[in-house]
Amino acid sequence: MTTIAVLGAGKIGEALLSGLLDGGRPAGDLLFTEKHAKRSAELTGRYGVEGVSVGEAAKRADVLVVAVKPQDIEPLLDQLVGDLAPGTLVVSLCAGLPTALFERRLPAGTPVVRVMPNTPMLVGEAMSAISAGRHAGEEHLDLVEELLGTVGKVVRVPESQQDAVTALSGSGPAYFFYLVEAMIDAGILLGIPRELAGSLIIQSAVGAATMLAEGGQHPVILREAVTSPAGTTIMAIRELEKHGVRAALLAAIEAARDRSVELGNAHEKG
Ligand SMILES: NC(=O)C1=CN([C@@H]2O[C@H](COP(=O)(O)OP(=O)(O)OC[C@H]3O[C@@H](n4cnc5c(N)ncnc54)[C@H](OP(=O)(O)O)[C@@H]3O)[C@@H](O)[C@H]2O)C=CC1
Ligand SMILES: O=C(O)[C@@H]1CCC=N1
Repeated sequence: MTTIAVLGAGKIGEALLSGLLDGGRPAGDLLFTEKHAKRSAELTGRYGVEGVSVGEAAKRADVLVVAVKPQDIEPLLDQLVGDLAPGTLVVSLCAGLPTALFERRLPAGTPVVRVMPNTPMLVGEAMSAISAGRHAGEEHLDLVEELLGTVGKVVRVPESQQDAVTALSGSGPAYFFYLVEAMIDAGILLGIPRELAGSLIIQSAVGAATMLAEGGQHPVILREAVTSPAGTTIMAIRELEKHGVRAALLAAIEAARDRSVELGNAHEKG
């Protein structure tokens, strides 16, 4: 039995707990830590998982999953360092934070794996990218892969790519939600009731995502199949190009990558 403790059961920490339980992991194999007693009691009520202190999690768990905001990492590491059992695997979900930060602050030789997941973990459809730190071996990557494999897809990437991955798939669901939100507003503009506009757009998104995931065809081919000569779609595409939507996406994702780098650098200097 591998005991897994989620340190910081906020949005992504809770998504992981929920996904692991849905994936068949017994509640007794899981622990979490939260700052506030009310939130902790709520989570225990919802999932039947025990909430403990950071020190207790460090003593009892084989795997510690760090899911606090990058800005909250220093106090968490201070709480962890005295109680960490030798060989405990530390898995960081924190945007921007390099494995070297954990290695510097935790006992010598602590294996660390950096992961960038995303919130579709809640429905078993996460995209997680994992990278080994200096003391993490194949067995640690295998364990993390197995763990996250129950809540979605997992790829291994060099740590040097993690900031870009964060900008693409870590933040990625937000871009799709933003697009859906804007398309629903367009329905309102055209006089369609909000509920109907929502159904039309969400099912179109599900259908398009399924074609992308299962059809094996390039997105350009799929888009061309929708775009009839002198038809409706090409009129919309012309407006998207005119308004620089492609360039906006390139710039947006580059800005997200830069912010991930910046979050890591803040701790390198601090
Ligand atoms: N949300 C997302 O889509 C993704 C997030 N991530 C990463 O996951 C991490 C968490 O993000 P997210 O879930 O959105 O953030 P949240 O703020 O929702 O969750 C963090 C939780 O940790 C709690 N916390 C902070 N410090 C401690 C501590 N010392 N002990 C116990 N609990 C603590 C916070 O409590 P309080 O609020 O009271 O401070 C909060 O409930 C970040 O590093 C982020 O970069 C990665 C991929 C996707
Ligand atoms: O916005 C953020 O910083 C986090 C990391 C990736 C997704 N959410």
